[in-house]
Amino acid sequence: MPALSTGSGGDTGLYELLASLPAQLQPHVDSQEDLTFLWDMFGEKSLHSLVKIHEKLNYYEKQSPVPMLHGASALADDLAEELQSKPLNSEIRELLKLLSKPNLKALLSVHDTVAQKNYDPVLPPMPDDIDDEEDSVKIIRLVKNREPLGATIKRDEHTGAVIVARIMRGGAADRSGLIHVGDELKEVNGIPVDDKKPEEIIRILSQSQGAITFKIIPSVKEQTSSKEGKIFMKALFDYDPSEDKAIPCKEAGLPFRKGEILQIMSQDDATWWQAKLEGDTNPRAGLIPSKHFQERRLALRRSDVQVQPLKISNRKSSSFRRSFRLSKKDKKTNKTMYECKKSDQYDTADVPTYEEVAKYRRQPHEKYRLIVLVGPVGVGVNELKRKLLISDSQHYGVTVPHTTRPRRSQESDGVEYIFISKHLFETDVQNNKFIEYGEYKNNYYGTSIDSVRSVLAKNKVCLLDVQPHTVKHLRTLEFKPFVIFIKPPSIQRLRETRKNAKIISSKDEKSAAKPFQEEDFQEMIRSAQIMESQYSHLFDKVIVNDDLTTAYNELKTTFDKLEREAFWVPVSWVHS
Ligand SMILES: Nc1ncnc2c1ncn2[C@@H]1O[C@H](COP(=O)(O)OP(=O)(O)OP(=O)(O)O)[C@@H](O)[C@H]1O
Repeated sequence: MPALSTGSGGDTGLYELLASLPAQLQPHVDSQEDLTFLWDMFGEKSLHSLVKIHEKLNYYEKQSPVPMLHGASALADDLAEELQSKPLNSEIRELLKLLSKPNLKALLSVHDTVAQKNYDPVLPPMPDDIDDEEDSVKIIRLVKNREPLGATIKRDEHTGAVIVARIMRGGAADRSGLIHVGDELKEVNGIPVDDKKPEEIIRILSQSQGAITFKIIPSVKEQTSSKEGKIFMKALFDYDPSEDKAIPCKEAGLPFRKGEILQIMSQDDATWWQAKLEGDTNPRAGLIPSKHFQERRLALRRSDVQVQPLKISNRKSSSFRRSFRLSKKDKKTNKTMYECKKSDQYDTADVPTYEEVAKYRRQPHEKYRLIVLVGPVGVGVNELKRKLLISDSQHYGVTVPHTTRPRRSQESDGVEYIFISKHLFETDVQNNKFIEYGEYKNNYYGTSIDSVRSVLAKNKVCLLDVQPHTVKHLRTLEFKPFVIFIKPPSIQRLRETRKNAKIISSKDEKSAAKPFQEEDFQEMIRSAQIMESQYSHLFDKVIVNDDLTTAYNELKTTFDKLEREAFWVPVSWVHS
């Protein structure tokens, strides 16, 4: 900041400096709101008067007047006493009269105080009959510009008193440090508020500019959480306070979008938390619904609307089909398709609201994070996996699926598939050893949790494609999955880019790869929309597979970042 000009010097230097400050600070102030605050503050009359007093005192201090004596009052008393014993002439009588006048006595007393530099106020003695129950009253004077006060009030149901219900973190009231939750409001600018409705008081407050005086009875205790400002939540839903009928003050609400990170500034109120968007420099927090409150009202809303669970049958709809077919040696296994047992329903019990998160960056000695790819059938998940494997087979790996079908002559156990008996497969299902499994032509197929572990144990990045409802089971401290949604482009772009591409048609019992039909594109887009609407809160990244090379490069860039940068993950993955 450049040195501030101190004006033409002399006695008025400070006063001039004050007047010129807003203009000089203007280039360094970004928001109009801050600038208005500066203008108002430096233009405040009481501040100017204070500065004038300061300058006068400064002037006399420079003169350094030395008091002749420190006890003028006592001297006056002694003099009066002595004069009483003298013969009284008219002059002595006049002097005695003067010395007994209360204003002269007060003047001499002030003189002594200044001469002795004894400025501490003399407190009256404590009365003996003090009432312990009596409330002490605090008078607070705040200078307020157009910024809201950052406090809400309510009437106490039992006592009828008007009390401060909430102080917005970082707001004007909070920054003053003088008003606290639970304080009882008695007067605003000398107007008693006992008989006023909270709305009337709010009107008085919003109409006041400049200095505003409160008379309050301080609350007994005010607790501040030690965790304040250290909790971060990922928003799993969009929130617009202007459309929220329940919020106590719409203006105090903080809008946010799904996926944004919120810094929780206060959880004192069970229904309304205070939060800031992570990285936002504005110190003022806004109101957001608490996790508990949001879950409760969403659950209520859901029970109102009859949710129709999606009935998914592989034979009819290709939407959620996901094959276990990327066994690297065997392209023919592409034909392996079956109904996935776990895909017939989706969770209606989960109500996504917030997830507590913390920053995490993989350390070189740690296993790679599991890469989970999700997307509608035919969008190109396997194509992208194939390209990654070809690019660096030492770095990337895929799981080997289990099957109960007989091994063919050209196949080796543990390469194309891990061949096991039906009995063993069923036991493993019972023991929750599979991430996903299904049945096709009387044989079971499945991806086991151990097959993921074995790829990671080789210090490879494991690429796993699953149906989206499976993702939540994979979200563990062990796998720390990074979930990427591969999204189709517009139907027009699908027609243009997939002219020579082939899909394994789910409607064809023979499951042969066929050129894409118009209905395949429509189905792809429809199922992508359903996936997004139900599961987008679980996606860490969305990549649109329009041009294949571009999508592939974006995937690679994402992986590079994953190695270099810290990412928000569920807090339990960091502090275990
Ligand atoms: N961006 C793209 N541009 C053109 N063709 C593409 C693109 N992405 C994928 N394809 C082609 O689309 C077809 C289907 O892709 P792929 O088999 O990878 O889909 P998938 O999502 O794995 O489907 P499934 O769920 O059936 O396994 C393949 O022929 C593939 O080469």
